[in-house]
Amino acid sequence: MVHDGTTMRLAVRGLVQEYGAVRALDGVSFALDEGVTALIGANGAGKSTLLTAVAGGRRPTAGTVEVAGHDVYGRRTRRPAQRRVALVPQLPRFPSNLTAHEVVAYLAWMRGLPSGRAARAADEALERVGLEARRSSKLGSLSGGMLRRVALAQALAGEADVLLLDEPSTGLDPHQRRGMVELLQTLPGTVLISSHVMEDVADLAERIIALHEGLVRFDGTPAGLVERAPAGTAEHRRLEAGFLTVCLEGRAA
Ligand SMILES: Nc1ncnc2c1ncn2[C@@H]1O[C@H](COP(=O)(O)OP(=O)(O)OP(=O)(O)O)[C@@H](O)[C@H]1O
Repeated sequence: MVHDGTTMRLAVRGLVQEYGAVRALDGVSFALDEGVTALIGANGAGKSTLLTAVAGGRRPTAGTVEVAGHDVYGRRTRRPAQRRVALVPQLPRFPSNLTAHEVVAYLAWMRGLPSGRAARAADEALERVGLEARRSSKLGSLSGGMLRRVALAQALAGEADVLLLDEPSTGLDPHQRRGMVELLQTLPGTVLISSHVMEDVADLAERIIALHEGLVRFDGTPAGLVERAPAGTAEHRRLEAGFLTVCLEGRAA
């Protein structure tokens, strides 16, 4: 379906990001409404750059990002846009002496919720990510997998419409990874998840955007990507093989 992005929760148009001589994004456009989309790509494809630009973290060299119709980099629209989008970074960093509840409530308050509501939203979000028993634990005492959950709770408590998750299962053991995928399957709204793990993508996403060298090489369903795998590819490798094919083929139509 062709969509101009005007009524979508997230609309990215012609995004270019240069770091000196490196063109990390080379004109990326897509629009998302509700549902889970996986953003896949090799190391250096531009995934983190794209998520950061969408979250308002770095003004792109060119192009626009709109969240619920608000320009993320517009002078007047920046605040309402940024309230509606939350990024869960690959390696969340927290002050080790604060508790899980404190950091989640604080961010919700920073995002504009009154303090009482922020505190309640933090409790609900911590329960949602399965950390209610650790709400008063100092962050320095939590495992890496738990810290990822705290970061996700922060994003949920802020009541954002668009959730961006940068490689949420990287570095987790198989048990934690399974738990994370199950949790991600329950997320509301518009969710964009970058991942290298094809198994997670297959379990989670109804749509896949494949980036390669700063360009969108595929935008469609997992079944559509599987179809691009060469004939005879083993069943469990078809998504990955389809991805490799679209990367080699060049610019998407
Ligand atoms: N702050 C920066 N300064 C200079 N170059 C950067 C910066 N951040 C990213 N790059 C470059 O931009 C390109 C895209 O990087 P990015 O981190 O967005 O890719 P990625 O797809 O997220 O990679 P990975 O899967 O390894 O996390 C790479 O060539 C990278 O070296």
